[in-house]
Amino acid sequence: MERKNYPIGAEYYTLLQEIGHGSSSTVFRAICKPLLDTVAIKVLDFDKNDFDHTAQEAQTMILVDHPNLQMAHCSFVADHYLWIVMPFMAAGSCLHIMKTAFPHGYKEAVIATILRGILRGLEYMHHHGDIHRDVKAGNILVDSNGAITLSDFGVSVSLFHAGDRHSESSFAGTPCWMAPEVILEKNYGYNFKADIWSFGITALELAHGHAPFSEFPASTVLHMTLQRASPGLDQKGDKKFSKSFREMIAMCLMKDPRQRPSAQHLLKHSFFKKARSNDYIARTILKGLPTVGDRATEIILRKDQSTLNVSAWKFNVRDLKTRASQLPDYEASTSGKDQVVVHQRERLEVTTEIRSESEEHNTRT
Ligand SMILES: Nc1ncnc2c1ncn2[C@@H]1O[C@H](COP(=O)(O)OP(=O)(O)OP(=O)(O)O)[C@@H](O)[C@H]1O
Repeated sequence: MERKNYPIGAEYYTLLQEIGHGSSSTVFRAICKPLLDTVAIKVLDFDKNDFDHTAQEAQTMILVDHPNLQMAHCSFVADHYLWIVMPFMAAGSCLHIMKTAFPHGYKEAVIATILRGILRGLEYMHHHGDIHRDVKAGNILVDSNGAITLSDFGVSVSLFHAGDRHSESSFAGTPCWMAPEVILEKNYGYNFKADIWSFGITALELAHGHAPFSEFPASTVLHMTLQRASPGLDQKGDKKFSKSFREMIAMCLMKDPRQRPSAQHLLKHSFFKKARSNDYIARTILKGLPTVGDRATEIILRKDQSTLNVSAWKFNVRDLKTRASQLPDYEASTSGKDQVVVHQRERLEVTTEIRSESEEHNTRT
């Protein structure tokens, strides 16, 4: 597809409306005046973001060339801000749509269609040596025709390029979607299989309307991910889902990353035979939906950030791990198969932590 030349400079754009808010940015619907084109502009404050990270995110978005990865038209610096100009995904994120119209999750054919798109995007990224590291419904965007893209490369890393964000920031992502080996940061190294775990959690998120353990505070989620059996489609209401969906999720949520399939392999799973066209998404989930701008305005007016909270947790693993590592016998290891064994002393610490965080949580709510 031929790319248009989008002008560089804030003066060529008019910001119309805030449509999204992340932990590190604000996203606006805007008009590119010379091209008379509606775009989305992600504005990142250099005072609040690391310069290298933000520049890298913009560069990744400009370079990606896959229909299921969110590309950027251009980026530039204006005052203290980095502006990333992107195609406008009029329906917003799958999380927003779900919270607005499908609070208990989507039906299976919709999920298969969304996930197949994301898996194709991941296959492309992994093939090029990139790991996304923040796969979740809040980072899946939908346009008015039902096209699906994986967005937000803010914490993605390249396995090939030296001096990138890999070494510097191994802890990345959002707690509920974070793979056990990422939390442990040991045993297996840290590779593209972490995206497959997050992909499996995203499948559960789309099925239930929320990610597993999302009702708990961040550090509790971390420990539950390590200590409990992998989540799956096994609740009462899950009977409506097929065996192939159940199996596909179970494959993604193997605690040992070596046992998880690659994106390429997973695409061949029978579950994805249920996937339909973009048009199906447009007809099924977008019909009658308020625009992303109206939904964002409503959230802002209600001052209700609940649709963003869990997804936006950027939890401080480093602090948590530092605290845990100060214990004399802090040690976590895998049993070789699916089980992560966490030593007794840490369990005690976790219990105390869960208790105090739950109390804090209850006071807040
Ligand atoms: N191209 C786009 N078109 C329409 N809406 C968008 C677009 N890009 C982002 N958004 C909206 O803005 C929200 C925030 O964007 P994004 O996730 O990129 O920000 P972030 O600051 O990196 O968030 P995070 O908290 O995940 O780090 C998205 O969830 C989505 O609702």
